[in-house]
Parts: sequence; C-alpha cells; structure tokens
Amino acid sequence: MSELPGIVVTGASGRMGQMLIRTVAASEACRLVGATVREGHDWIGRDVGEAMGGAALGVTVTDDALEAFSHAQAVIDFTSPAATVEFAGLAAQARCVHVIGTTGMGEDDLARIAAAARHATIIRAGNMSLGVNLLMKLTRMVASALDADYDIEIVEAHHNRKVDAPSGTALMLGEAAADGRGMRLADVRDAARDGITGARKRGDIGFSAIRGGDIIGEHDVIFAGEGERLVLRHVASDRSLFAKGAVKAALWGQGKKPGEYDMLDVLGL
Ligand SMILES: NC(=O)C1=CN([C@@H]2O[C@H](COP(=O)(O)OP(=O)(O)OC[C@H]3O[C@@H](n4cnc5c(N)ncnc54)[C@H](OP(=O)(O)O)[C@@H]3O)[C@@H](O)[C@H]2O)C=CC1
Ligand SMILES: O=C(O)C1=N[C@H](C(=O)O)C[C@H](O)C1
Repeated sequence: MSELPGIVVTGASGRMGQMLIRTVAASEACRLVGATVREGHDWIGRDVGEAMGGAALGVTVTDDALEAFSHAQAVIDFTSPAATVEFAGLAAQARCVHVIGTTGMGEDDLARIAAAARHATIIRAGNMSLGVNLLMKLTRMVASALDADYDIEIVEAHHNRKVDAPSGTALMLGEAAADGRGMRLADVRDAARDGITGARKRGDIGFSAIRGGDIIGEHDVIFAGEGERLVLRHVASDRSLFAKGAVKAALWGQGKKPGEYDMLDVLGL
C-alpha cells in the first residue's frame, strides 16, 4: 500500500501555522513530515508539537525549507508575501504541490507565483472555506442581476494583528462583484476614503476594514439601492475552517498538472 501524502507546514509558529500543524497531524488522509520557521527562530531543532506546548509529534522544526520540501508531496503555506514567493520557487524545485493561503500579495509577487506555476501545481486562495467560496459565486450572481443603481460595498472585520487590508477575501469578493458587472476591479476599486472625498462614484466598489480584538474573519457584501439593501454575509468562528480547506486542497492537488488553481477548482464550484 502506498504511503499517505506527506505535508510540510511553513510558518509553523504562526496563528495559522499552528492550526495547520494540528489539523495535518490529526488527519487520517495525510502525514505531517515537516515544519519550517524563519532563520534564527528559537523553535529550530525542537519537536513541533512540544514547541506548541503539546505532545511530541515526531517532527523537528527546521529553517531549511528546501530540505523539508524534498521529503514531502505538498507544502501548506500561510506566511507572508515575501516568504511565499520564495517558497513557490523551492516547492517547484522539490516537485511539491504548493497550497498558498497568504494574502496581501502585490502585482510583482503574483507574477512570480504565476511563473512558478508553469512548473508546479499551485493552489492559491485568500480564503479556503467552503462558505466564502460559495459567497463568491452568490456575489457574482447578484452583481450581474443588479445594475449600478445598487452600490456595492464590501466590509470586512479581522483581529488586531492582521497586517494587510483589504483582506484577501474582501478582494476576492470584489473581483467576483466586478466580474458579475463585466468590469475589472482595478477600474472600480475604492478602498481609501478619508476626509472630503466627494460623493460616491456610481459603479465603484467600496471597501472598509475593521481591525479589533480576536475577530477571526467576517465579510459583508452590501448591495445598497434606493429603498432597499441586500446584504450577503460570511462569519468565520473557528480558524480550523481554513486549515481543513487547505488540507483538502493539498490532497486534491496530488497528480494535477502544473498550473495555478483556486478553491473553486478544489470544491468543484
Ligand atoms: N487563505 C485563507 O483561508 C487564510 C489566509 N490567512 C493568511 O495567512 C497569512 C498568515 O496569517 P497568520 O497565521 O494569522 O499570521 P502570523 O503572523 O500569525 O503567522 C505568519 C507566520 O509566517 C512566518 N513568516 C513571515 N514571514 C516569513 C519569512 N520571510 N520567512 C519565514 N517565515 C515567515 C512568521 O514567522 P515570524 O513570526 O518569525 O515572523 C509566522 O510564523 C496572512 O497572510 C493571512 O491573511 C489567514 C487565515 C486564513
Ligand atoms: O489574516 C487573517 O486572519 C485572515 N486572512 C484571510 C484574508 O485576508 O481574507 C482569510 C481570513 O479572513 C482570515
């Protein structure tokens, strides 16, 4: 019988990194074979389960990503744009499926990931949950049914440690809304209102970001018309939601041709 796919988790000490370690270790469909952290991190050389304050998991934390990837079939990566771009090259070299949850990527980062996807299977999504990916489909549908008399506003709320705004999810929802209207988000995006902004421009898609406490992730897509308002909402109440989606993506990616995929592909939506 062949072995279960081996998975490496990058950024193992992070909020999502620790959640992913627990999720992969508990899965009956894959094995945890590696855990990486930044160079100089004080977890290096320790068992990752113990470093997290729990039972040993038999995996030693390392900062040698390429060596760790070379023993794996998939890498799950929720870190930072700079780290993810580097890992994309290393995962391609090691012929691993690369699941990317990292948000806040710039044009340049995305171009480098697209280049890596010429040789590697990459699955990237700003949100790995079933609910948000369904919400994208609904958003596209409603945006195409309602004309620009309905102003589209996307409001997102996250914990006070989040470093990027608008969230990756909000941008995915914005892309879906723009697509539903036959527009490019770049042409209608309004994400920075402050001061005397002038009246709202018809057809724009607005973004607002709330940051506070331990909010895991909440997204509203508002269609505001005259005399009525339609609100589509997703609330994440447990980070394991994202980790389970990422594991599903890593397993789905096994044997897939090189290219860039998303969670709509994984979930068959
Ligand atoms: N797609 C999805 O479903 C979801 C996406 N996310 C995204 O995942 C990312 C991580 O979120 P979260 O876990 O909350 O953040 P954290 O800050 O808790 O974790 C990030 C981890 O990445 C590590 N890291 C950052 N830069 C580097 C680098 N250059 N080299 C090596 N390691 C690095 C950090 O290490 P150190 O602490 O040493 O800097 C840390 O361990 C964010 O972009 C977030 O938006 C989050 C949840 C769901
Ligand atoms: O940083 C987070 O926490 C989250 N980030 C993702 C995003 O930017 O949309 C997904 C989720 O909302 C949590």
